[in-house]
Amino acid sequence: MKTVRLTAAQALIKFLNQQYIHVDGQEFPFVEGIFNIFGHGNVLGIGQALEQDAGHLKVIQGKNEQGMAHAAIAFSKEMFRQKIYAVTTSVGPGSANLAAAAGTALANNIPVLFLPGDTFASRQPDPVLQQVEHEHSLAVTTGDVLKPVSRYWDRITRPEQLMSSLIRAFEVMTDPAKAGPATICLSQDVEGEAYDFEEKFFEKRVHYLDRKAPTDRELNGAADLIKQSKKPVIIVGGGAKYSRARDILMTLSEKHNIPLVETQAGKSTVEAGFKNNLGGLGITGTLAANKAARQADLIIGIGTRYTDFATSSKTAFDFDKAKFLNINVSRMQAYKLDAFQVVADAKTTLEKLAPMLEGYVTEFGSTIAELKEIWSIERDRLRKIEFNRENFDPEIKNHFPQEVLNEYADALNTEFAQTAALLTVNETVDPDSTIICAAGSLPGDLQRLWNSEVPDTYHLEYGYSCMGYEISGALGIKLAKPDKEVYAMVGDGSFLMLHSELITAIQYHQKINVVLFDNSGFGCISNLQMSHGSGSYFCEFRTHDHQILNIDYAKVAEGYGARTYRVNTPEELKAAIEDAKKQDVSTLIEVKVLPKTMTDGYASWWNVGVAEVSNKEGIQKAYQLRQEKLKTAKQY
Ligand SMILES: Cc1ncc(C[n+]2csc(CCOP(=O)(O)OP(=O)(O)O)c2C)c(N)n1
Ligand SMILES: O=C1C[C@@H](O)[C@H](O)[C@@H](O)C1=O
Ligand SMILES: [Mg+2]
Repeated sequence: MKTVRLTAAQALIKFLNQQYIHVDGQEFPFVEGIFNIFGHGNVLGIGQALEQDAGHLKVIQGKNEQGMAHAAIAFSKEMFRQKIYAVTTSVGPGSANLAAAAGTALANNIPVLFLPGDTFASRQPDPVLQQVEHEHSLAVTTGDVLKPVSRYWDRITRPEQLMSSLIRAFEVMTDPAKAGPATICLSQDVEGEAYDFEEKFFEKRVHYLDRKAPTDRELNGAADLIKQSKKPVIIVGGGAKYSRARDILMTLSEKHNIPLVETQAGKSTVEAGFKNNLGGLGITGTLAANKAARQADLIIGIGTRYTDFATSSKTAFDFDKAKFLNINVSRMQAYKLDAFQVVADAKTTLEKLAPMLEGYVTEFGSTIAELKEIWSIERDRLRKIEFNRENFDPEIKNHFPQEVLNEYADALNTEFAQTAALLTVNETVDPDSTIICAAGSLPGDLQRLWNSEVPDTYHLEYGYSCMGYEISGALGIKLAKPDKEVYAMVGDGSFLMLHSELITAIQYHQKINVVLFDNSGFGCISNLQMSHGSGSYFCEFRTHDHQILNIDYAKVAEGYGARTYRVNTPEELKAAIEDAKKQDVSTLIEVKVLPKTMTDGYASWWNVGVAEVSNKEGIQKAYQLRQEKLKTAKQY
């Protein structure tokens, strides 16, 4: 047996360089690069190995572990899960900072390799700096917090363990049914320990992302269900996007007159202008999609997890009438809502179904076009909303009286409604730009209003809705699409939570654009509390003496070296975007918007926990309403 003597970290980097993926006849390296923040837990191990020979890996220094991990996740999502970045951190807080990002990757089924440093396997220096030290077990370290948020988790306490561990990690990351974060915690002393690794371990390894075909039983069952239905609706989920099912979806939809409705992850698989695309489904959905879903006697869920947002907490459908047909690579997902299950690749399944549906046409007739037209008129209304200081009726009604809205208009020096601002951005950016968002009120506005005219240009992380993903993720998208513009759509709350990778983007000349919607508060949470009977409690950004905070975010970004703009009218916003397009450096456009001017729900309901007993009539009413609504919801 031929062996090569390497440290564990050197072996790891050598192995990463040899992993390839094979998809639809094409073969390419699976690991693009590695994000790092070095500390004593990794600098002398992985740091040394990378300095000695990084191979083809692009090495990028991050600024916050969660931030760089989010960039890696966004890169992988943007590459349809066919390429990843690895992420190396130090021990203790460095690894703990990965937890929110790991949750993000897991909830969204995104492959990413996390390599946090860990305590000493030898335990000689215990407690090493940043070791938490449990009295009941020395085996428990901070790295354990990543177990519930990893698809695969391991700890390396001897160099040779790395071989079986890495093979498992790559098997998981390259399986579309299981894709998610693989976490390998590396004892910091072991990273530098040498071992005689079998040379064969480092040979080129190809991971095949084959499209799983449906069985005849599954196909016949699915075709029968569709042909028996009068009004089927197709939910386009993230799995449809990853499977690249656009063309066959459009063909089937057009030929059989089946409406398409989208989840956040599935949006932009098919462009907004397609005649049967009714847009977002559920809590943050369009009236058109929600009405179509209610009429449906068959829901064809393609690559969807059926989250509460997609199903309006299981009230979006007429469960007495509707049957479910789920096409999903994951058995777990296919089982949901008592569906007929097709556990297979979306594109392959639809292509095989196509000839079996010859002659079939739904009974939707002209309804789809009518629903689309009504929504288009509503979208236009939302575009034209203008503030006035006497009797303004915002979309989120009866929360703030006119005096408070005027107070915001004065404090932020703006009369801009969020819906008008958002649609101005939609009209002005180049259609092949990618937009990214994750949390706050913007995901709702985007799912309803954003028209993606070029496929695969809408990147929403709404599996975990993790504040801070927007700007970090924009960097990941730019690494995936270097020739296109990317716009991070971010609220002031999300910006404040995490924007460290804006600096990384500037540092590495990876141009991103940040459009910051500043309503001086956690706007959507204020909406949530006030629409359930509470007061406005700790969701506005006010000082101890109740003054509205007016932060100069443009100045913050200017300090980092970004080109910045301050706007509060449609004209200024358009001009800023046009100028931003000409820049080589990253930009930030600060848009001051009025609270309560985002979109409200359309024929949807969200089951949130409401106090069963309280001293407020509004809360008691909200509780009663919830109990009533729950009676109409499917229970599981
Ligand atoms: C990491 C994280 N913490 C908390 C939340 C809960 N949360 C969701 S939206 C939100 C406020 C967002 O405020 P902002 O970004 O200003 O958006 P707005 O709703 O005002 O548009 C909070 C606290 C979250 N989604 N992610
Ligand atoms: O709690 C939340 C409420 C949603 O409206 C928001 O979009 C999401 O970010 C969230 O976490
Ligand atoms: Mg806000």
